[in-house]
Amino acid sequence: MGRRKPGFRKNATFHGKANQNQQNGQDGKERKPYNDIIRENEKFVSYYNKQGVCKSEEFDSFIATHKTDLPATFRITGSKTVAKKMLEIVQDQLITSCVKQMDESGNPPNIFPLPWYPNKLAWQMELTRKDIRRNEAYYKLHNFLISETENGTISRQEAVSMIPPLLLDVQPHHKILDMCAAPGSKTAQLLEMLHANDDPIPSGFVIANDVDNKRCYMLVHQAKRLNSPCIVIINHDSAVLPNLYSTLADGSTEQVKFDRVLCDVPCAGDGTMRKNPDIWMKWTPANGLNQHGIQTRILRRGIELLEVGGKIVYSTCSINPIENEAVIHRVLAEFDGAVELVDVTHSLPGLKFSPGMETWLVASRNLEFYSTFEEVDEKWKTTIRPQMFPPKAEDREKYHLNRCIRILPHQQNSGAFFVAVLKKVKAVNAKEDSKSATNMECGDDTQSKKRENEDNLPYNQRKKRRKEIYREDPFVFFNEDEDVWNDIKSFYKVSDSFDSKCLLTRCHVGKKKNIYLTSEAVRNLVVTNQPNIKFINTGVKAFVRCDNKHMKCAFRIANDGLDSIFPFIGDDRKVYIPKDDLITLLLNDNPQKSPPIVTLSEMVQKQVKDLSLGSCVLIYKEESENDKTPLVIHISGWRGATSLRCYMDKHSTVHLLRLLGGDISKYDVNKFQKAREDEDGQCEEADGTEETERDGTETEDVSEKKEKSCNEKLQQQSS
Ligand SMILES: C[S@@+](CC[C@H](N)C(=O)[O-])C[C@H]1O[C@@H](n2cnc3c(N)ncnc32)[C@H](O)[C@@H]1O
Repeated sequence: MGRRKPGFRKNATFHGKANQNQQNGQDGKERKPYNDIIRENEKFVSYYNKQGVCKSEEFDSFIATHKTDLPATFRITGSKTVAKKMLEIVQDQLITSCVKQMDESGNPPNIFPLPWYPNKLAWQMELTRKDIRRNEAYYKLHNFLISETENGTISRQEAVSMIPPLLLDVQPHHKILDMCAAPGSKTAQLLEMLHANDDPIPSGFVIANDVDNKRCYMLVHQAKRLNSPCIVIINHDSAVLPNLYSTLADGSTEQVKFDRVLCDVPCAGDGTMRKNPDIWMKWTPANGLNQHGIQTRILRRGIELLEVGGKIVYSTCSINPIENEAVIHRVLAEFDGAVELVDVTHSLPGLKFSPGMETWLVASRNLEFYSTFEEVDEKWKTTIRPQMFPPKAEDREKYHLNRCIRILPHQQNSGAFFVAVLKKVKAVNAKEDSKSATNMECGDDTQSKKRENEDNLPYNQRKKRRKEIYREDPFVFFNEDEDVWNDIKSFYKVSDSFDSKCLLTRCHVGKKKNIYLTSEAVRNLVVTNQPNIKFINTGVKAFVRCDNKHMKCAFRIANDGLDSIFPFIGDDRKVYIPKDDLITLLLNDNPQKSPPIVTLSEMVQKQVKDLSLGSCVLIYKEESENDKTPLVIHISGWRGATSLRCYMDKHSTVHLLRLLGGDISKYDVNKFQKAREDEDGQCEEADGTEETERDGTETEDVSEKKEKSCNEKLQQQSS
C-alpha cells in the first residue's frame, strides 16, 4: 500500500486532485485551473508581430501552436550500456505496448526520437503529460515514466531544454559551472556528459548553483539520481558569485576558472506558455525589461569566471529580444573582443530554428515602440536603458547576432527557446571584473540587491545574517587516521590506491551515519572554499552504518556510490550472480524472507560458502554478443546466515527487472483499476517514491530530510 500524499482528499478522483493542485499555488493563493485560462493576450500578439520574430506568413501558425498544450518528451540517461539497453526497451516494448493499447480504442499516438538529439536518446510523444496521467490506456507508459525518472534512467525534460548542454561540448575533464541550475534537468545532462566515458570518477566536476535555497534541494534530488562524486551544489546569487579557489600541491591557492559555463538565466518565460498557460494572463512587455539587468549581470559574471578558450552558453525560455540578443549584444560590446559568438547553427542537424535577430524595437509597458534611446519618453527612462537597443546598422556585422539560435513552437511542435554560445578568446581585465561584481542596474534583481545590502553590513552582522539563512550540516572529510576507516578498509580489502581523504560525513561529533565520496578535485574545492561558499551538498553515498552484530564492520556498501568505489573493492566480497538468481533476489520484497542460499544456483552457493556474514557486492555481467560492450550491473547485497538478498529501492528494482527481462507485473499497478476496486473509492498512490531500502537500516542526514520534503513538493507541482 502506497503512502497517501498530504492534502489528498479521501474521495478525490485523480482529476479532482489535479485541479486542487492547480487551484492552490505554493503560496496558498488561489490559482485558476489551467483549463479555465483563456489563452489570449493582445499585447503579446501585437508585440511579437511588430518585432517580426518570424516570417509574416508563419505568424498565425506561431500564435496558434503557442496556444496548445506541449507534447511530452523524455531523454534516456545513464551509462552508455544502460542507455543502449533502455533504448531497446523503449523501441521494442514501450512503443509497442502503448500503441497496442491505443489500437483497441482506435487512435495510436506517434512516439518518435527527436531527429537532432544524438543516438536516438531523446523522444517526443503526440501526447501531453496530462493525457498520459489521466488516460487509463496509458497507465503502463505513465508507470514507466514515473519509475524510470525516479531511478534516474530517464529524464522527463522539455525538448528545447536539452539543447544548451548539447552545445556546450562537455568533456570528462572539464570544470563546469551551472550558474542558475535548479531544478536541474540541464545539470543532470552536464553530469552525464562528464561521465560519458563510464569512468567511475572523472577528473572534471560540475558546480551547480542557484540563488534560491529551497530550489537547491531540487538539485540535490536530481544529483542523487545520477550518483556522481563530481557534483557540488552551492547557493549564491550568481551575478556576484564569489571567486572559487583550489589548493595546489605546494599549498598555495589559485582561482578556479571554468572550461564550460551554463548560464540558463531567470527570464519572463513566455516561451513556456504551452506548459505554463497562466503566463497568458500576466504577460506585458515590462516582464522582459525587468529581467534584462539581472540577465546581463549573470552572463557577465559567467564570462569573468570562464577560462580563456572556454565556452559559455546563454539561454532563456523567452522569445523577447530584450532578454536575448540585447543581453548578448551588450556583453559583446562591453567585453570588446574578449568574447565571440560561436557559430553553432550547423551543430544539431535536424533542428529547425530561426537565426538570432540583428535588429529589434524596445517597447514600454503600454506598447510604445522605440528604435533608439533618444526617442524614449522621459517617464520610461528608468526601465528602458540605452544598452537594450540593437547595434547600429554599420556595426551589425561585428557582432554576428545571427549566430544565436531562436526556436519557435510551430517549427517542430516544441516550447520556444533562445540559445547562444560564446567563446572567451582573451583574458578580461580586472577593472571589468570588479565592475560587474558590484555594479547595480535597473531590473528585477531583488536577490542581488539583498545580497549587496548584506555585503555592506558590518562583518559581525553579516556573519549572523548568513548563519540565519545558511544552516547546512558541515562537510567533514576523513583524516589520514580516521577511526572507522581501518575497519572498512580491511573488511572490503580496499586497495591502497583509494584516497580515503575523499570520504566525508556530515557531522563533527557523534556516530558517523552515512559516508559520502567525492572526487579529489571536489574535495579540494570544498576544503579550500568552505569558509566563503554556501555549500549545500556534495558527494555520493558510499557507505551506510548498519551496526549488525554479526558483521565485522559497522558499515555496509550503499548502491549510490557503488560504481565509483567498485574498482577499489577487493575480490573477497564480490559475488558474481547469474540472471535467474538476480531476478529471484529482486522479486523478493520481504527482507524477513530473503531467498535461502540453497535455492540459488551452484555457482552462487560456491562463492558465498566461505563468505563471512554481511555486506557484499553482487555482480551481474550479461553474456556479450558480437563484441558488444556487455551490460554490467553492481548491486549492494547482504550475505545472511542462510540467505542472500539485495538492497534496492522500489524504482531501481523495477528498472533492473526491466533491464533483465524479469516480470514487473506486481509493480506495474493500474491505478485506475485499483481505485475502482477500493471499496470506498479511496485511491492511494501506487507509485510512492520514497527511497527506503528494504532492510529498514537506512539512516538519514538532516540534509537528506530537507531534500526529501522539497522533492515531495516538487513532485506535487509537476505531477
Ligand atoms: C530558468 S531556471 C533554470 C532552469 C535550470 N537550468 C534547469 O535546466 O533545470 C532559472 C533559475 O535561476 C535561479 N535564479 C534566479 N536568479 C538567480 C541569481 N541571481 N543567481 C542564481 N540563480 C538565480 C532561479 O531560482 C531558477 O531556479
